[in-house]
Amino acid sequence: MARPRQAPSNTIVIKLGTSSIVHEKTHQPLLSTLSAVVETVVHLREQGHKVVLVSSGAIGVGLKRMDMPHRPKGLSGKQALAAIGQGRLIALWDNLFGQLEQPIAQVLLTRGDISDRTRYLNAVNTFKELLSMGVVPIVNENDTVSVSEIKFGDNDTLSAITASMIHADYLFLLTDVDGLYTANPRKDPDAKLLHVVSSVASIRSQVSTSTLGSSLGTGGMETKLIAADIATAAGVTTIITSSKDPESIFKIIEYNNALRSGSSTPARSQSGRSSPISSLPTVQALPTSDSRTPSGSDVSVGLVRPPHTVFKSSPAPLRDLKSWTSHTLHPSGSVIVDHGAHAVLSRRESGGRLLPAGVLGVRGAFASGQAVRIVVRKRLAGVVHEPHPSAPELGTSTPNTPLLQATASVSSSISTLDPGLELSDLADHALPTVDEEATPSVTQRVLPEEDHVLVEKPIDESDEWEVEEVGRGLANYNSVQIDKVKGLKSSYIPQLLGYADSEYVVENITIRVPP
Ligand SMILES: N[C@@H](CCC(=O)OP(=O)(O)O)C(=O)O
Repeated sequence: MARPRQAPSNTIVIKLGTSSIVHEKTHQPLLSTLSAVVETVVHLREQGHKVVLVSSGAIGVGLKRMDMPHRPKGLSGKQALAAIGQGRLIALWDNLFGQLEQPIAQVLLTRGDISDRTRYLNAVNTFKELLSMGVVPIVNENDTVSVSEIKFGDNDTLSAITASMIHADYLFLLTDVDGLYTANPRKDPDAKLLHVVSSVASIRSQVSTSTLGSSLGTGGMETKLIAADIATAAGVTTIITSSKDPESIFKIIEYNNALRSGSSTPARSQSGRSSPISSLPTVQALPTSDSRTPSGSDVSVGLVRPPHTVFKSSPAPLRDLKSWTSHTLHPSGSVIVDHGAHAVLSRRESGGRLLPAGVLGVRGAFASGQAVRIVVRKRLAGVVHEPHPSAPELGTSTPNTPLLQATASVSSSISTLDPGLELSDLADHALPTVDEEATPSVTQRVLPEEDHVLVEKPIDESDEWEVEEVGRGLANYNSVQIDKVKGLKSSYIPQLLGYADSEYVVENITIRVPP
């Protein structure tokens, strides 16, 4: 007798923001929402899914406990309230889950905890163990010890990193709106809900991100887009929907499963199963081009579409190490590369490895093994940039061309990749100058001219430049060492450094902004 077909079991991360956990004004716990989340999670578990909950709300619960009306301004005040509230928050979850005999675990993380590869792998193993024991881990940032350098900053990012760590199939960002809109739906009646987003970068200009951060939370739509970008790059299908109706998670999964079954080429999920959403036929980024009927049912699957926005997972997800490098590490400095190196690193064949020949300079101090930003210089509008004719191949020498030390007046811009970049970080992006005494030029080292590897034209002193982070990687040498060998063939590494661990100065590079 044929067995009934088992629905695929997925690993699902559900993130709940402060505004869904406590009342914005009274800070009373929103018990009906929390109970509905608990019931949904337990049902998902009964269906064979593994579930991780990322729960904000410690500060909100702390405010209620101390009868304080507003979040304190200072960091230590917030940390104290989080410490007060976290215990009560987890007790509340334990109580609610306990009613349905569902064991939970508290997992508090900081970025610093997972920046170290060993600690990161330990955290992954703990998650795996908890999930295999049938426990629901409940994750929050360890606010008590988090300061700016080690902070995730918001739980949207934390949930995306958690989802990447455990190779989740889905990340659900439950919030106080039912998806991503073209404008603030509370103010603009013409605001349109986006249904399917294939690329976060391509819809950024079309949507309103200023919307809907509550006075208690730190998030809003901007951090949700960042989270979607991180998670989808790691192969996690990401969904924004309302926390008011957590049961819609079932309908959303069912709806997208139905869409998938209409697809001729189902993709594999993270865990080797068919992925419900990465295999969606390329659907609409905007409602104007979608297949909905006015009533909201999708003619292709005959189901009412539950309101949500789905961000499709990348068809070529980052491998674990690259994902870790790009998202979980706080970069300690920058390696400035030329445009030829940027172009080569963007190609898969480069293996994400940078030769010293492509390096124009370093900024900041970093040790071997630390994460670094890969930065390119961009000339400001109105100035013509002519790449050197022999520039494209990284690591090929260009005989008879003198190496040129860059001189520029600097106009730094905030990186498009690092939303946490602050003004103080901009010094890190300053460009090299000829009169920097600490940086002896290659010509001072009296190397044969054919060993200079020029990849960019000289810069006129009057030119103004801005810099842009295009990716991240792990340094094989420290900042002083990379500065010593910049622009040179790798064969000079032993001579100049006294040893050579690798012919590459940076490895495991992920380029996020192509040339
Ligand atoms: N860790 C903090 C939450 C920070 C946060 O990201 O909040 P939210 O934007 O509401 O998801 C807390 O538990 O209060």
